[in-house]
Amino acid sequence: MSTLEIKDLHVSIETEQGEKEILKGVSLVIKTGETHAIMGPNGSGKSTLASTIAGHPRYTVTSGSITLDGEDVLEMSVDERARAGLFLAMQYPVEVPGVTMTNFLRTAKTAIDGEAPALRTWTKDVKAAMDQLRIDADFAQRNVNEGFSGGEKKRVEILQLELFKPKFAVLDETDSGLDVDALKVVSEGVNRAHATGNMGTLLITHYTRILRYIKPEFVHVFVDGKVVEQGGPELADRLEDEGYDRYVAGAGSAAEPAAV
Ligand SMILES: Nc1ncnc2c1ncn2[C@@H]1O[C@H](COP(=O)(O)OP(=O)(O)OP(=O)(O)O)[C@@H](O)[C@H]1O
Repeated sequence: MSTLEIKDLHVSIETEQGEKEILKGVSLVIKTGETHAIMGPNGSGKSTLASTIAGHPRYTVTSGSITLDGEDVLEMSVDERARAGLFLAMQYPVEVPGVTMTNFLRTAKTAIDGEAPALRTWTKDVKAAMDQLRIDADFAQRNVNEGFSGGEKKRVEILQLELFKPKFAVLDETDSGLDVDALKVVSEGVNRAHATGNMGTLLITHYTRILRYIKPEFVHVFVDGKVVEQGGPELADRLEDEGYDRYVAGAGSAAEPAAV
């Protein structure tokens, strides 16, 4: 079993007005086999946490730590993080012109595993995973994400997740822009990866919609760069009913004058 541990993480970004602290002491422990959901209102820092785990250069860790089985993730390059078993599906996947999906998948798999996958089984695995995610065979020869619809990009991300077999997956707004059928197909892909028992998932979302299909054991509510409450799946249900007002200082009182 592996453990991803985030301890008292503080993260800032450079803005034109100077340094701005976005994460203000986040602590989380995720083990393989577990699914954790991070929920919170717009701007609470959820994507910042995902980008920091991924090693995006815009975000500066001012204190705290991220470790994977005790190894310092913050010391690792982006490539090293992938090789260590971290997978990040971003809110806005990038296009890679001139690189076909087939080449990209095989090159990335080789880089992550440190050896090329055996061609015959690999081709079969890719085809089977594409079929299950209902990705048309034509996509294999298309350039990565170029001209893909929002939903197609998300399916392709989950395709990578299934083929790369990471220890930990961070899924940022994987539900955004998906119709109900696509949401089901994508969720099933995540669940298949999960069923191996060898992956831990950190699922970042605004809505409980995806949580009908992917069941988290742990739910963390994020507000203003901090975890303000933690619980089980029942917490997600409560958020669906009540929203985030109870956590946002002054949300109720601010609304009153406007309503008068
Ligand atoms: N480059 C930047 N310059 C200025 N502010 C930034 C920058 N990047 C992030 N922020 C601010 O940091 C805060 C947290 O943003 P983040 O995207 O992490 O929130 P989020 O919880 O993922 O939001 P959403 O649910 O809307 O995607 C926001 O107030 C955002 O405006």
